[in-house]
Amino acid sequence: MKLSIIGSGYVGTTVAACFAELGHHVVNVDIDDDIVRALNEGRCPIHEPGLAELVERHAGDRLRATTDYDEILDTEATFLALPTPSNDDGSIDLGAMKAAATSLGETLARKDGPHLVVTKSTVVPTTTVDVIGPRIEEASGKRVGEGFDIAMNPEFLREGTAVDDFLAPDKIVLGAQTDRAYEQLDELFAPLVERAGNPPVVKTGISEAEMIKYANNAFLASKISLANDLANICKEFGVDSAEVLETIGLDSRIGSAFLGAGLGWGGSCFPKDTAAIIAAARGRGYEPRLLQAAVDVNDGQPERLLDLLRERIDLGGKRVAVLGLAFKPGTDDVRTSRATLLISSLLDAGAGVVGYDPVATENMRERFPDIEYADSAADALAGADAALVATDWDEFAALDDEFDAMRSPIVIDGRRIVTRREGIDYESLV
Ligand SMILES: NC(=O)C1=CN([C@@H]2O[C@H](COP(=O)(O)OP(=O)(O)OC[C@H]3O[C@@H](n4cnc5c(N)ncnc54)[C@H](O)[C@@H]3O)[C@@H](O)[C@H]2O)C=CC1
Ligand SMILES: O=C(O)[C@H]1O[C@H](OP(=O)(O)OP(=O)(O)OC[C@H]2O[C@@H](n3ccc(=O)[nH]c3=O)[C@H](O)[C@@H]2O)[C@H](O)[C@@H](O)[C@@H]1O
Repeated sequence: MKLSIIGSGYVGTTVAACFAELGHHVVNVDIDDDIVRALNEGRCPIHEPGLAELVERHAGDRLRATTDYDEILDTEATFLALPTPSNDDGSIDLGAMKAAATSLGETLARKDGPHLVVTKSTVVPTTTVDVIGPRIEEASGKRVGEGFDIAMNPEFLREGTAVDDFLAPDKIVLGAQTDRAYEQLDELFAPLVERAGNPPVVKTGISEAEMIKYANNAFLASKISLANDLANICKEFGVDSAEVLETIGLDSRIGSAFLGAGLGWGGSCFPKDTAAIIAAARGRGYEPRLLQAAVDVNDGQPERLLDLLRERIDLGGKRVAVLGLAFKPGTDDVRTSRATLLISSLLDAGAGVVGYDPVATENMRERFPDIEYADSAADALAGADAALVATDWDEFAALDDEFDAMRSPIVIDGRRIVTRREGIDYESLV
């Protein structure tokens, strides 16, 4: 099939390259010239394992990029993979979605024949039907269900494993309203279903598909927060939280995934998606108390880490190494990473910060241009008064003699990744 994908960030680029790998012809539409140029030159605009190979393999052939919405006219379906960030009150900001829907509608006004529009972005229930569809109708002069169809296909990939997650999904969720839309979605996803060994394909309503995405993320985020709450209790009793959490994970009703206790969840999705669904629920008059508690526990973890440091040193004028800047290992994404919160608090307290990350330094430099960045963990530790571990990159597990070069070897580990050793004042958050 010929597809277009509006938005070529973490999701849009991954989905485009994977659909190309599956045999479809894909054009990515983005407003960012640099991204478009990179893709057309066969370069991957983001760090994502396995993605560069796919982009290189298909660029110029089954994968193209453009800033010109007119190229959508030659495609049968368009995915919307645009950002849906938070407003100040946590509610979802649909600015990019609305702008793209209007541009898409203006383009579709000139198309002969039907078109399928699929929301890939995470949006609160009823958005596709009540906001996206009507915008396209207004700009195109066509009617939903007649001139074009709308659908919702939530994405469950994780950054750092995006390609593998997309190509081997646990489930595929297809929300639509018309038989014609379901048929097109079936055709579109058939190569993926075959390659992935027939995962469950859930055909549902559009608003149900939207809610499934929030429920999925809310559950996983809450599971981590519950693990953190339990780990914090363990710490009060001097009980080994890893032992406890690993063991409860053996109960098949609980499962071991997402029980990793520590600094909590960051990234571009769990924080914004929990905030968005809480705000949306409040908007309808329901107070989601458990989800709010999950957010509160999460917000408290960085402060607990800093308290452990403050118990040891007065932060003013001290040099603190922050190991790990990405919101999780395997990605260069620093959006809402725990490190950003730690760095802000350290700077507020008058400390000097030297950050290190294997791949995320340049992205963090945009956020904090004035702190120091080291080229290795060893360089960050040299002369530091203390170190905070914010991301569980594997290489931090192997650190050993590097701690000897610290001015005072205080290591507070937010991810329980560093191996406790002689000669360092080590404490794990959990
Ligand atoms: N990052 C992730 O791991 C996942 C994200 N999602 C959801 O997918 C959506 C997209 O997320 P990301 O890919 O992370 O966002 P992103 O910020 O990485 O990429 C969005 C892209 O859209 C482009 N864009 C903005 N306005 C545009 C317009 N009017 N026309 C064309 N392009 C435009 C931007 O230039 C950017 O390249 C969000 O709703 C997010 O919640 C869902 C699952 C996983
Ligand atoms: O909607 C999204 O964007 C995506 O959000 C998450 O994916 P992602 O944010 O890329 O990464 P995760 O692996 O889920 O990690 C999120 C955060 O939780 C933290 N985490 C994860 C697992 C764990 O056990 N403990 C823990 O603290 C990570 O360090 C990270 O900060 C979901 O896992 C994806 O299914 C979803 O598609």
